[in-house]
Amino acid sequence: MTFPGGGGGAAFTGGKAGASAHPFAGVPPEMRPGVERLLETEPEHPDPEVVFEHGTPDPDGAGLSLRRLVRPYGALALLAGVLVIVEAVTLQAGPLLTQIGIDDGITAKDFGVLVVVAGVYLVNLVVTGLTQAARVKVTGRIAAWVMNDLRVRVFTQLQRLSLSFYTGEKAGVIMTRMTADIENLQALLQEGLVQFAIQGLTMVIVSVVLFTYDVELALITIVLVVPVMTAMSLWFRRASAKGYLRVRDATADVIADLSESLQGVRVVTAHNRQRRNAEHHRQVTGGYFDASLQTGRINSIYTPGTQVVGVAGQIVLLAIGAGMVTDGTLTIGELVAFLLYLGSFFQPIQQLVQQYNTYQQGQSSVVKLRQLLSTRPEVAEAPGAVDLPRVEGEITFEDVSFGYLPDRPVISDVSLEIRASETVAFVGPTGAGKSTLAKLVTRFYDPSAGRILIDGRDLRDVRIESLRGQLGVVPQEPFLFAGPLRDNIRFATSDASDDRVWEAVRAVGLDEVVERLPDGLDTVVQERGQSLSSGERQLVALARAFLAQPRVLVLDEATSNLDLRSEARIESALDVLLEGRTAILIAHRLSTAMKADRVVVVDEGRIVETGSHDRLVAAGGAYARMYATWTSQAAEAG
Ligand SMILES: Nc1ncnc2c1ncn2[C@@H]1O[C@H](COP(=O)(O)OP(=O)(O)OP(=O)(O)O)[C@@H](O)[C@H]1O
Repeated sequence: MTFPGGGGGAAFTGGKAGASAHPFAGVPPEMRPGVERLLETEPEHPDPEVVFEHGTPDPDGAGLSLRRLVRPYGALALLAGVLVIVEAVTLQAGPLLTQIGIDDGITAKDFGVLVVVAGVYLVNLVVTGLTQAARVKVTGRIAAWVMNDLRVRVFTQLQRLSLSFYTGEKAGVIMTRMTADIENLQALLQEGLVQFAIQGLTMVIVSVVLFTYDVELALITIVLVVPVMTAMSLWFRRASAKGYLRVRDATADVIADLSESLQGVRVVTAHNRQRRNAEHHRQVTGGYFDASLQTGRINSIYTPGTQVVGVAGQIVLLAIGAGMVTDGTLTIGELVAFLLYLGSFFQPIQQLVQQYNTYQQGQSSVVKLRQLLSTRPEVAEAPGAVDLPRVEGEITFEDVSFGYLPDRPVISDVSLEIRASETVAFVGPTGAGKSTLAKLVTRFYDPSAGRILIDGRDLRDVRIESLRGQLGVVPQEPFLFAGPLRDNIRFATSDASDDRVWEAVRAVGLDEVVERLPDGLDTVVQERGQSLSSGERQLVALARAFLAQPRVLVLDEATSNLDLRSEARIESALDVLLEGRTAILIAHRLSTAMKADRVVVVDEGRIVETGSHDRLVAAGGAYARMYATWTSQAAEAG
């Protein structure tokens, strides 16, 4: 068995899918028959097809609809449809059998008829039960498959989207797409649509039956009850649609607040914000609470209200029907059946209106997911993009301008040539645009004017994967994923052998740390790497980059203060890492800038000076002033 999307990388994947490799690796011979028997009972889960292309949105995202989602499971959906019809019909056989029992059995004192009616009732019950069970199973299966496909599609699309999407959207809101919205759809597919069909069919069947029993009574019912019911239902539909919209928005707020405070847990703790955050969360959940109360109130009016109307109608009809029985125009059996059918006439109206909410929620989730799936990544891959061959690492900025927002330029007319194997340090005041320049090289964003070339090729003309495969990025705050340290180090090169991992670990001087850890490379680090110190996390990030052996390295130097030993360790790790490759360092420390072949001073999105450290100090410009400040600060600290 392979889990959907899981692939079969392990030696023992089991199941029919894994049978061709080493099906029994590691399983003792005496246990094989047992394993084989067990595997035969395991369901087969083919991997869902994952279409991944950089720069293009989900192929069918813009046309996402319930119908399209269910289409691949058309045969199962058809079966569900047949089962729904059988269920709706068998459910309505009861009153008819009761009428026959009363009129032809009890009134006519024919016990043979009664026995037959009881027998048919029993068979009908069994058929209804079995049909219902089969229907629940089939619709559950359809919903599970559809949701599984959709989850993979949404996740794949999230992987595709450019950085600008994530900086513009709260993480919690994105999570809501994956949780609440997908669950809404699941509820709709599993029960909502089916109930819609069953109740709709029931209403049609019952209306036809009511008119065949007695046109007069049926007409009275329609005149008496239907207008009141319709008015109430229309009110309910409008009120609850508003209520559920509030609930949905409040759910997104709750998740967004939760995810933000989880991500910022260190800052929250450091600034003593726990109480304030708890208070704030209370307000956020208060919004959810109010919205839930509102929908609860609406339901508490509608459900009993329609029941009262229904029962009142039944009482009136009972009085009129009783008169008709006395006149001999209606049999007792017919009256009883009529009243029973009447009960099953009101119920579907109520249910239909309530299901309408599920339907609306599901539909609005489809709309939200459609928007997400059809979002075009801002960094698009050109249709004729070619693979970038192994590069030397020469980088050219040609009149590059860029702004995160159209009317706020962050980089203006930058031209710069970085030679292959050169180490360039970007320095400058905070917010000058240093990181932005680096983000343009890694194609996290595209310039709004000008171009960036690598070995003479415009970044926009090459395939994104082949570009990023040759770029290494060491961010300011390295992110570690929950899992063994080994997997974190070989994050970009998942097939690297242990020997290579160790080579990287030693090269950057992480070996001391690994040896100290309880399980060495197998030590499980926690999500976001908070179980390692920041210096250790930086070394892991450097080892990760070393293992990937990129041609070009972009390194955003950490601003956090490390102790001298860690700093020395990281500096020597950097020496190893920079050897023989082009490097862009976003330098916050003077010592790092001094190490570079060339220093590029950035200010307000422009390059104001370039040259070696010594030359710039001698020139007496902006860098010399920064240097003077640094040295005087260092002298004071010393
Ligand atoms: N995602 C974003 N959306 C909008 N504006 C942004 C975004 N990221 C950065 N900026 C803005 O762009 C400008 C340049 O930011 P950048 O991160 O490149 O500066 P920096 O020179 O690297 O600063 P630092 O030394 O503090 O890291 C800043 O004014 C910043 O506010």
